[in-house]
Amino acid sequence: MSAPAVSIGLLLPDVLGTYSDAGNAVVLARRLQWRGIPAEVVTVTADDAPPRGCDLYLLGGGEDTAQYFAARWLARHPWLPTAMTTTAVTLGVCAGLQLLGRSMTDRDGHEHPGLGALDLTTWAAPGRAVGETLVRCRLPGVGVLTGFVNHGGATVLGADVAPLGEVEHGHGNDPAGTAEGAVSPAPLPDDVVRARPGVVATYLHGPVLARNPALADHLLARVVGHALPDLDPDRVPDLAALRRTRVPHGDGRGTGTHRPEGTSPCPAR
Ligand SMILES: NC(=O)CC[C@H](N)C(=O)O
Repeated sequence: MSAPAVSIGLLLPDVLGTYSDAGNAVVLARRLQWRGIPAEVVTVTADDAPPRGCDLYLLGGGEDTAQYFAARWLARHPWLPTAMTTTAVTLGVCAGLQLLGRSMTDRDGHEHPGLGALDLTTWAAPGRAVGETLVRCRLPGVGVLTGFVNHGGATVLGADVAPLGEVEHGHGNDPAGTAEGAVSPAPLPDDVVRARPGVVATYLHGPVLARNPALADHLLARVVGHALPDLDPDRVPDLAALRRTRVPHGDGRGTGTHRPEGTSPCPAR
């Protein structure tokens, strides 16, 4: 009898769909299938009844209005945030990071409740963080993450989460610090592949798992409970060459700019 497929719940791509974050689901499924592990992507739109029991859940980025809608939608299915944090592995990107936190305070000072799945809070920063970003990831074996950020929120982490990594170039959670993203539980156990359930959250788009397959494999290892074998090199693109094109100055200087609010070439709020 064949093993049941790993189910990847892609939540609200119709609402949280900036920068092709839904591509994270494709990356995860393909990297399993290339290793002979069956995988299925379960796409959950705002009109759908969310499925129970996915192994992985994904939330992408979106404008402020979209993310407040998504937070209210998730709150209407309270077992879902519980599953995302107590039985599954969850990846939240940008708006997905913010709404998994405790609260999000908008530019008018109005506080919107988050799901409380991550010990972090977000408020409107004075300017938007926009640009290519490099992050030295704290997760073992993942290395340096690259991604594109565009967000107006600034996030401060509480004691029950750890940063996903430290910014080497570009923008992190908060203009005042170098922390990027969040992981829970914190601290992670030494044997991190046993750390299922768990939440990994980041501001990085790309999609982040297309640009950083080592992060995809970290999430998958936690789902299947063991490290995954290396992929056939013929299957994978030349990542070093891709990184050189995506981190234009190769020396880590990157291209990030901190723009005053309202001047972003592509506002996502
Ligand atoms: N790119 C995003 O997901 C943006 C998240 C959020 N709306 C912000 O601007 O901070």
